Amino acid sequence: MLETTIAAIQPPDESAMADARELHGRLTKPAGSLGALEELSVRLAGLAGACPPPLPEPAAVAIFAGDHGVHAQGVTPWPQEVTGQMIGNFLAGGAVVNAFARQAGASVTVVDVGVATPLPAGPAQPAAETSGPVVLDPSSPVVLDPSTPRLVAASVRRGTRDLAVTAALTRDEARAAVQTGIRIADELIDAGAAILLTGDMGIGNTTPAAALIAAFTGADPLDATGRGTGVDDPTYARKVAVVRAALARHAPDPADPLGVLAAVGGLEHAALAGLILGAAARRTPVLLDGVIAVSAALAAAAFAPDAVSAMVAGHRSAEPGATVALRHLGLDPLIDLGLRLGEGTGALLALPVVTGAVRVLHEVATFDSAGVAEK
Ligand SMILES: Cc1cc2ncn([C@H]3O[C@H](COP(=O)(O)O)[C@@H](O)[C@H]3O)c2cc1C
Ligand SMILES: O=C(O)c1cccnc1
Repeated sequence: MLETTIAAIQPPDESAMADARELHGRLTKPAGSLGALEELSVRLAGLAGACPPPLPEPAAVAIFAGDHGVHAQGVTPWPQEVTGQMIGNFLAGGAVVNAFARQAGASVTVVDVGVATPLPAGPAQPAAETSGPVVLDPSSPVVLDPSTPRLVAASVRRGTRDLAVTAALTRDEARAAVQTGIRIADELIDAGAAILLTGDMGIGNTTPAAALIAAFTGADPLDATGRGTGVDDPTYARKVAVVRAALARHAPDPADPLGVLAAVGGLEHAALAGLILGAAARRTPVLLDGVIAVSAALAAAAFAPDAVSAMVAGHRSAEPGATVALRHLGLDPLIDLGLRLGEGTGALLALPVVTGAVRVLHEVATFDSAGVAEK
């Protein structure tokens, strides 16, 4: 499934891109006056193979959640249980991502790919006959409903191993998580989603994100590692040392993305790489959130360089590794607000910018049709 998905990813359609550039030149505005929105709309035309490309509606956020063995190294001050507790919050509609998703009219799908603790049942779930998380019937059709967050149970294992000590995952586990991401992309697109937004939840997950960024870009761990939830100086120093030691121990080969994800990644990072590949294979844009998303995007690009044409960088996370990763991918973020939350929040705030870029090609009059004189 991974191999067939990679094989399905095509380069952008140059003729649709040329059509979009030509159309921009005829619309009632000075050439280039929409700045980065113009190139974005051209890229989306190339991805869709059509000018104008489809409006990115409806939008679907997929939040992949997992825990991390490296938590044992003291790389974050937050207890591991917060990951599972935040899933309850997502399902109850009480997290920042829910507020922004309601604003954007986007549906929220939470995917447990490897949370360590038992999940609380969210009030948005159907009545449970048994205690514990309520799992939607896998055979029931996926409905994109912005008012009801959905939980998908797809745990590969209950948290990764400690990457400071051993490989975080086996290759098979990493593959299973990537394939879950591909499956979620397919399900959301089959249900009608015209754009996917990446989300993450996993206490400690900025440490594997930093390790992935250093492994794929060759950046020094000091430049790839940030303060995550806001760690203090001793914790930050420990975090950089953990990333440096993990790279030295595992010597991950950037030409072997599954091996890199297994050695120093996380289950949500691997699943996000799969979501991106799945979206690219379906010629559907994927709006990237923060540092966890862009670390996964590096893995996706290592699997399939043409996957980059499906990626839109939503925002510039305050995490320094995000900027390192975006530079490596050749992507410019749409907004830069100093966010460092994750969950999909930065991607959701950027969504109206993407919609605006596409709407221009659908709705704006040409000089000719509007009878406006050209210079
Ligand atoms: C209450 C809370 C809500 C969050 N939502 C996203 N994150 C973010 O912070 C975590 C990563 O930071 P670190 O590597 O420093 O632990 C991830 O769970 C990420 O999604 C949260 C973190 C917390 C504490
Ligand atoms: O960039 C992010 O998405 C991020 C930053 C800090 C903590 N969690 C997520």
